[in-house]
Amino acid sequence: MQTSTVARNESVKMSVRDLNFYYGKFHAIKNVSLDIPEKKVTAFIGPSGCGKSTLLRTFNRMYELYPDQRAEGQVMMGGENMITSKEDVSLIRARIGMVFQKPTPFPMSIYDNIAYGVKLFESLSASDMDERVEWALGKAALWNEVKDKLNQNGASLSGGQQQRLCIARGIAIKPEVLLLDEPCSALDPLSTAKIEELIAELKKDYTVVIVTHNMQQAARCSDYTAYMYLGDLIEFGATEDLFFKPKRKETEDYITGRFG
Ligand SMILES: Nc1ncnc2c1ncn2[C@@H]1O[C@H](COP(=O)(O)OP(=O)(O)OP(=O)(O)O)[C@@H](O)[C@H]1O
Repeated sequence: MQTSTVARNESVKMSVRDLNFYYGKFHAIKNVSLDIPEKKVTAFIGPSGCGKSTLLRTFNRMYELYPDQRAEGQVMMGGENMITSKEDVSLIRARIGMVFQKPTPFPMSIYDNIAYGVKLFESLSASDMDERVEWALGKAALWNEVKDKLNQNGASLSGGQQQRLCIARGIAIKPEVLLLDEPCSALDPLSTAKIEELIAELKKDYTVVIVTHNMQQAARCSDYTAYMYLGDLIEFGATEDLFFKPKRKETEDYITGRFG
């Protein structure tokens, strides 16, 4: 099913058109078209296996690490198709950052977890780097908890703190878009609430796309929601409309719990 969608009255950050994705012969994303609005939170929801993570991973070419996976179509950003762009893929991933389901701090100090990525793209003086590290940890609402132990290993933090460290690491290189792949699924409710608050803050500066299993989380955190099923984009729209006035019966059945 092809659903071409345009966000109303919003600047569009990323324009996805006729996107298809294949794992070998398996067609996992089918002709998806949607606009990702700028400086808003867009959530991808749908039952397990519907292609939410796959769609997210196409945006910054995560699939390129695997030889039998391929994408066709357009993910347009700044006039360029991210799928076919000749730009170094690490630069694409610097523009379109990603945070994974399980917190994945690097095996190094809290400070270096942030500085490591920054060093790949910018040569900052020591004091500017200190400032950047503090800025990123502050944005990720972690600074107050770690400012006295920046030399400790990132793995010494709690799961929720580790995930905020990963978000800080992502924003330290000042991406344009931040992709969050079920960022709370390994976290307790308190840490989840902190990350949700953080997402609301992040959209002031960044375009955020989040995959979530949790419909309440999508309803709480996102401005726009895309409902997917078996690789098709079934419905996309303002979160309130999708949850309270869904246009398609399939969406209504899913959000009311009659299905999935
Ligand atoms: N590495 C892979 N090789 C082959 N098929 C895959 C691979 N990864 C995912 N798939 C298949 O692609 C489809 C979409 O998977 P994907 O992980 O994107 O779904 P999802 O909606 O994110 O699911 P979940 O909510 O369970 O994480 C599924 O049918 C899945 O089995």
